[in-house]
Amino acid sequence: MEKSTSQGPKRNLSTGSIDDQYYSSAVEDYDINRNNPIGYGASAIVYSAIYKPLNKKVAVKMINLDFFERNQIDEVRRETQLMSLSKHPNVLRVYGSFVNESILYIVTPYMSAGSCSDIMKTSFPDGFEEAVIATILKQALQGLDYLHKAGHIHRDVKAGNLLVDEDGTVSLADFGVSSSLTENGDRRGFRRTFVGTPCWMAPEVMKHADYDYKADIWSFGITSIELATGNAPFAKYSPIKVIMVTLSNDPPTLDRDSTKHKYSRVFKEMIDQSLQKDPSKRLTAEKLLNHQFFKFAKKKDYLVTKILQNLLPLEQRPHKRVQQKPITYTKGGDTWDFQETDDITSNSEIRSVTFNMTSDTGELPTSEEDSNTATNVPPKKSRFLFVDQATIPEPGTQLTLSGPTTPSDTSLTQYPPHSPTSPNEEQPQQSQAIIKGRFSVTESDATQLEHESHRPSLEREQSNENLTDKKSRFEVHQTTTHPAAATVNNDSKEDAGSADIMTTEKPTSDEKSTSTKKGRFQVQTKANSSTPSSGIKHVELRL
Ligand SMILES: Nc1ncnc2c1ncn2[C@@H]1O[C@H](COP(=O)(O)OP(=O)(O)OP(=O)(O)O)[C@@H](O)[C@H]1O
Repeated sequence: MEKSTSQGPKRNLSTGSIDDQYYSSAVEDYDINRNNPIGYGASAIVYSAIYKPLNKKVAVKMINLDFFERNQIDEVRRETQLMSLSKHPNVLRVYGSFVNESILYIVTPYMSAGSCSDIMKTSFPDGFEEAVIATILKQALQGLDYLHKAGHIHRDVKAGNLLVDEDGTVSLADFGVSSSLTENGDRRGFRRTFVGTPCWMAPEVMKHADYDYKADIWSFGITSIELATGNAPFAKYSPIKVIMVTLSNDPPTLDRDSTKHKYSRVFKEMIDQSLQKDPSKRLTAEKLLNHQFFKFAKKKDYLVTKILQNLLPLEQRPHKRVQQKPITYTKGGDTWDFQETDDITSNSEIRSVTFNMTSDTGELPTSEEDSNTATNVPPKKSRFLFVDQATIPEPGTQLTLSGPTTPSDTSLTQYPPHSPTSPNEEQPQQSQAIIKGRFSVTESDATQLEHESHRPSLEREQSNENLTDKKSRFEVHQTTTHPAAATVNNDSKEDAGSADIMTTEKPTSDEKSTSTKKGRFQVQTKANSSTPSSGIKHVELRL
């Protein structure tokens, strides 16, 4: 990555193909079509442009570096260099990259059909037919095989990163960049952020276990389902729910009875082999390429006749700026943060909900572990049992909190009533339906505190109208039967007692399922000293 210079580039007199030409680091050399973006990523806007010295159409991805940390930018520099060295027909070339006035420009070939996700959204909302999928996936797998053999993990395989050119070539895009750009904080691996949804994320990545190139094979399997149905499994769920379901349920599979197109058993089998929860059971890209399914793959011009012919030009397609959710894993804190933001490129308000998974075994952490991680985790935490409301009866009306009147897809209820002397006594009542873990919530804004005479309750609702697709609300009710610390920070002690919490995430419009997360905690509330009953600076829920 070079610093932009208006002096003009030093021209490379290489006699190689046009793609091997030197691409300038002077922004003036690019006639960028800023009126018509061709795509939005979580942290980038992509435009078409004419590279004037060669009169060649290219794509320019622009990323505002003001929102990233120094070490992230260094990482991008490294990754972009790596990408520019990757030369394989199915891995998107990077012609060059440079920084100009805090904007990182990444210049790549213009892939005139856009991404597979884009093609599906505009023309094939229910997915592609099988031979088309085989033709796309075979090329993608060849690109992955190349990267893996070169020792790289792509880390972001999804239909949105499979770009298609006018001749039917499919290239893996975004190798390394999005993950490195969003890698937050310490480069030694203490903190890792993903932007987007975790739908494509392998379970071992979610569990922050060591992972390797096999994580890409899981994502590849998810992408296969995406190409067959138009969406990744669980695409409508909130990030926290995607993680819950992925870790607790059997791997997703292709439901051949519910798809618009007819798919073979062989296709389903290939998907199932990619979506093994145990990475060692997943095939390598090389072995997967020998799978019978890829015998259905055709030459790349098959894509031209089957899917590219009547596509609107990229610039004329409606492109929505997607609301993406940065998800951060903090090593040591065993924490995933899910942040919601309405516009990543502006300094928008960010709300975060942090979901703490327990150890790989799914066991509840000990109190000691909790105190060890307390410094790393956001202010609220509690243990919970995730249960499905249909399988675990509610323990009693006391714990079935009257809460939000809006329908909910997920709620968190403390259960059973708190008993601080035996913090580990809660056990799954029906083992298979339960995931154990800890739950953390971070709120940085003021929340509403309500006091009732015998049963103080705290209710807070995210009401930022900018957060269009997900809202959450939770309440804490204190009971008087068990001791706990509930402190208002104006130096006056409030009633002690155990607390019940219910978090409700407002569902996306067409999501109806319900699940409940249960746990126990003590509650400590710290209120704004001047207005103790109306403004809470933060709330701590501790074991
Ligand atoms: N070289 C390209 N040619 C044509 N279209 C492109 C090109 N690069 C990106 N796009 C379009 O722009 C969209 C956004 O690309 P970008 O790589 O920024 O984001 P993403 O991969 O979808 O998201 P994220 O960065 O969150 O992984 C792509 O989905 C694709 O439709």
